[in-house]
Formats: sequence, C-alpha cells, structure tokens
Amino acid sequence: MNEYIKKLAVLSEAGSRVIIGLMSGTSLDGLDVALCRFQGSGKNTKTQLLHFRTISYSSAFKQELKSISFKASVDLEKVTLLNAYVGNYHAELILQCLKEWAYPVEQVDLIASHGQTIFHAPFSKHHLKPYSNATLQIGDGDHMAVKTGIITISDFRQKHIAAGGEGAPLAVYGDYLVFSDQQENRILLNIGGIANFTFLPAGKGPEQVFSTDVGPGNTMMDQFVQLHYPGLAYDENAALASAGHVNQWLLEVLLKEPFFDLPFPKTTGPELFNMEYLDRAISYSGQKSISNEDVLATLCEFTAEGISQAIKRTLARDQEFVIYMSGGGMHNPLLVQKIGQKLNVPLRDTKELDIDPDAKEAVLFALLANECVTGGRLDFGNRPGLPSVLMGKISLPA
Ligand SMILES: Nc1ncnc2c1ncn2[C@@H]1O[C@H](COP(=O)(O)OP(=O)(O)OP(=O)(O)O)[C@@H](O)[C@H]1O
Ligand SMILES: CC(=O)N[C@H]1[C@@H]2OC[C@@H](O2)[C@@H](O)[C@@H]1O[C@H](C)C(=O)O
Repeated sequence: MNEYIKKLAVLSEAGSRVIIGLMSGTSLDGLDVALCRFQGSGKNTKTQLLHFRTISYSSAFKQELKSISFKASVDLEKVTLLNAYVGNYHAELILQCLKEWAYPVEQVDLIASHGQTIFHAPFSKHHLKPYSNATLQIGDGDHMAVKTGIITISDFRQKHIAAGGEGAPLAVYGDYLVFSDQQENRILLNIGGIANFTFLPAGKGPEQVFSTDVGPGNTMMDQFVQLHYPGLAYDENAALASAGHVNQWLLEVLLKEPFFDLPFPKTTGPELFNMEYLDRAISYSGQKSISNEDVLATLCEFTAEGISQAIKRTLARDQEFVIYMSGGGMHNPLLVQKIGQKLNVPLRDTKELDIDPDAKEAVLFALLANECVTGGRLDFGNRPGLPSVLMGKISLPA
C-alpha cells in the first residue's frame, strides 16, 4: 500500500490532527497561514489555532497576479506558469512559517490550500449556455505536497460546483461547526474583497443555515485607491473616504445591479464589481466631475448598504441577532460605523468566540480538510446551492 494512503487512513481515525490552512483572497494582498489542531470531526470538532501569520505579497507579485485575475482575456502562458509557481511559492512560505514558529515539518499532518482565485464564473453572472457554474483557483497541490513532504488537500471549490453549488461561499461548512449556538442567532460577517455572511439561527441544524456573498467588501474601495492614489493599497482607516461626501445619485445607480436581488445563496467577485462597473455608474448618474474623496465616501456607503440590506433581508422582523465580523474590512472604521448604524446593532468580532478574525478563513480551509479525511459529512438538506459534500483533492508527496 502507498505509505501516504496508509497515513491518511491512520490520520482519519487519530485523536487529533495538525493541519495548516491557507487562504489568499480576492484582495491579492498576501497569504494567510493558520496552523491548527483539530480533535474530532463534525459537530464534535474542537479547533485550536496554534499559530497564525499573514505574509504580504511583494508589489511585483501582486501585479503579476492582477494581470491574470478577474478578466475574461488574459495571457494563458502566464496562467500556466503561475499555477505551478504559486503552488511552489505557497509551499516555501509554509516552510518559512514553520521555521519561525520552531514547529517541526514532520509534525504537520496536512496542508489545506485554497489557492488563488483568478476567475469566478457562476452561471448567474455569465449566462452562457451550455455552461454551468465554474471557478478557477491556481497554485497546484502536487507542487505543495512534493516541496513540503506534507499531504496536501486543495481545490475545494470544484466538488461544491460538481454537486450543484456555485463553488462559494464555503464558509457555512466551517462556521456551522465552530460558531453555531443554542441561544444566540448569529451572523458571521466576513468583509474581505467580497463580503459574505453565514446565518446561524439559534439551536437550528445544518438544514436551516446558509452562507452567501452579498456584494463588494473592500474590493471597489481598494481598486479605486490603487488606481487613483499610486503607492497606496487601500484607504487606511478610511482617511480619504471620511474627507468626502456621499453622492446620492451615484449611490442609487451603484445599487441598481440585479445581483442584489438574486436569492440566497449567491456568489460574486471582482469580475462584476470593478472599475468598469464604477465608470458605468458614474456615467449613468451624470456625476462626471465628482471628487475622488466623494467617490470613496460613496463606495463606502454602497458597500455598507449592500451588506446591511442583505442581512436585513435574512432576518425576521424584530428577530434579535448578534454580528461577529472577520476579514480586513472590519478594520475600516467608517465602513463598520455605517453598517452598525444601518442595522442598529453593536458589531462584535470572532475574537469573542475564540477565533482570530484575520485567521478565520484560513482556519475554515483547515477545517474542511479535517472533514475531508474524517468523513464527517453534514446534511444540509435538499437545498439549491448548498450540497452536502466533503470537499478537497488529495495530493501525495510521492
Ligand atoms: N486599517 C484599515 N483601514 C481600512 N481598511 C483596512 C484596514 N485594514 C485592512 N483593511 C481592508 O482589508 C483589506 C484586506 O482584507 P482581507 O485580507 O480580508 O481580504 P481577502 O483575504 O482578499 O478577502 P477575501 O478572500 O474574503 O476576498 C485591505 O485591502 C483593506 O481594504
Ligand atoms: C471564488 C472565491 O474565491 N470566493 C471567495 C471570495 O472571498 C470572499 C467571497 O469571495 C467568498 O465567496 C469566497 O471565499 C470564502 C472563504 C468562502 O468561500 O466562504
């Protein structure tokens, strides 16, 4: 028997597993590396975050990724080269982290790698028959397994699509295990490039929970800052947006996108919410001489409105709930203030539930790998977009 198949079999029944979760999102800003220990599986999972680090990408590397991301036409040679390169590079970053943490490589059981999304194509966006939902993450798992000697589970989104989902968001598959509660209705709001949330009504089983993308998180604001303020990656502490005023005409046009009316669960990405989208909205609204600060203030309002409307739509009238945030957008004070005002609730973050909010998505992929090897399938019921599947492809080091 292949020694690694044997190892997997033993691992699946072991008392605990050490798994490195990796996430690098649509902001293309860096790689989140979370070293986790899991005991059990399914609702009996105990999750412990041992170490966490975000490693920023160099601006040259960001540019390379940007050149092949979220556009219908890109350099296919570059895509091919980067698929192998990203796998190798992420493996190097793992080895670097383990060295820093003085954690022996041999004691890591699995790598759970999200990869880098370069295009996300739900049918609701492309409408191209006979094609269905599709998504593409690069950073091949075989390269990671061979370079690190660690069994690697990757490419989680394909199984979700194969079984009827849109490939995202996958958050509910982890959030339900870690964060659901008997007493409290919880919304787990992640504000990354794209914002999504998981709805966990108190005391309800998997057939009552879901997660959905809601629209832009930081992506529109980030793209605008990168285009108009060379050298800046984002509007730090919303300094620029705070100096501007919301333009109601532009806001109205921005909110007219049909994506906002689609039923949950749904997904989107920078393929839709990008600078062409903004340019079109500016043009339709007739606000061509709007200042950069006013555009940013309006984009911040637009983002907060998209998130708040989606959450309001989910909850029954007067239903009490608590929001726990994660993702880089929770560090944007203006955005958070606007969401809090619109929903009239205090915003907490997942630290209060013992998970570092910046690490949450990397921990999610480690959890998915734990489920993949232990076989702890959840039954989400017969609901469109939420297949009851275990996800991930297994790459062996030899
Ligand atoms: N101090 C801050 N002020 C304003 N914005 C901030 C601050 N810190 C982080 N951000 C925002 O968070 C972004 C990074 O978010 P994050 O790393 O969660 O994105 P991501 O991993 O690409 O997300 P996803 O995978 O969910 O798309 C930054 O680009 C910026 O917009
Ligand atoms: C295709 C893709 O990479 N989607 C990401 C992205 O980042 C946020 C949002 O858009 C979400 O749908 C998803 O990631 C999280 C981790 C998810 O699947 O739950």
